[in-house]
Amino acid sequence: MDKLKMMTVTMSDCAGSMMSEWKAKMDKGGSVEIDLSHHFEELTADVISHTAFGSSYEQGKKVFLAQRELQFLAFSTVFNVQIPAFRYLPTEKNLKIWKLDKEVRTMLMNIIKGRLATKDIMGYGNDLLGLMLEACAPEDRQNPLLSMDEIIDECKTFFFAGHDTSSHLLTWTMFLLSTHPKWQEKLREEVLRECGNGVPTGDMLNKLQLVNMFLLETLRLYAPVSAIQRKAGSDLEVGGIKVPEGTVLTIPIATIHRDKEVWGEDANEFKPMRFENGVTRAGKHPNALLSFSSGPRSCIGQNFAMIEAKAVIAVILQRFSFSLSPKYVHAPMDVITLRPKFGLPMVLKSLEM
Ligand code: HEM
Repeated sequence: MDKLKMMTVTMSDCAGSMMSEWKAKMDKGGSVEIDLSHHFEELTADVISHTAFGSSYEQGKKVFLAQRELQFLAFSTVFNVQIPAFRYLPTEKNLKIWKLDKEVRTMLMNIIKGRLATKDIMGYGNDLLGLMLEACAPEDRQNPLLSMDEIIDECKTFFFAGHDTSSHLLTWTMFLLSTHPKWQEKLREEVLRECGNGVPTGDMLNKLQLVNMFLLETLRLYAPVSAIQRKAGSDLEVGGIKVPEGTVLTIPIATIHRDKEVWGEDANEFKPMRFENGVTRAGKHPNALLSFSSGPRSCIGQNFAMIEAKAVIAVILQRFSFSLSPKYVHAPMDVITLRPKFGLPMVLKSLEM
């Protein structure tokens, strides 16, 4: 948690740079229209490249763009009939996937090699990659716990898992704040009370209870990951249905999150106060909120994601009021993660005199 608090400074710095960009675009009346979903994708890629790789945004951005293209390509075949041998055939799509994958691996390998080359002077680094290298490549180099390929795979997971999901959480939070202006006011009051006008610290962010509830309700109604899968490790029974070992089960998070039996008659309504007594008491089951999954393979980045979201939302509320642009079209689209198909155009107005 201490390391996370230190990372809050990086998060706030990245958010601060984005705000300066917005300010620079404002007209004479102090307002500007911006597609927030696009800006948040850049912001969270920026945050994860600094906190995970400590690398410059330019290096990280290249990995991010190639990785995003890979994600779209991979998802485009998900609903096709799956014939195992197909992924080994040199089809046009597979050739593109292989080329992109090679590019991502080479870029990540260069970042890692750079880190290893300077480790005697600068150490492995105080970021997620540095911590991983330190843990996995001991001094004697005889028995590293992870191979280069495995470290690259872990980096890819961090990059993918750590920026897309977080950017969609920010996007849907801003959507709900703009469509619930009274909540926007309440949250701004809380932020100004706990953080003032300065850069919010980790301790200040931990005091933002209303912001926390608002984020949890956003995660319920617009869970960035809308379904996950698990393979049955043995024969079992679920809700009276026999499931043989090896069966792949899909857990429909989005459906469970709007189930009236779990959340009550108001399941489809936006009500952050349902989280007033904590996450485990909000629904009829203590694990009803599944946005970060549950159990041993649940999200390891959930505290990171929540503090990042609080830092960014707090900085925005301190400086801007905002309302949805008339151009906005409500079309949530599920491409591995849930995003607004046509972006989130928002009109922002500076609160500074
Ligand atoms: C709002 C933001 C986020 C959401 C909604 C989210 C959601 C999830 C979910 C649902 C899983 C389980 C996937 C499965 O079981 O198939 C997961 C796993 C994971 N997440 Fe996140 N995540 C978020 C942010 C992050 C961040 C910021 C990081 C890293 C800094 C991260 C790293 C990971 C990793 C490494 C796993 C795999 C854990 C394992 O397999 O043991 N996530 N996430």
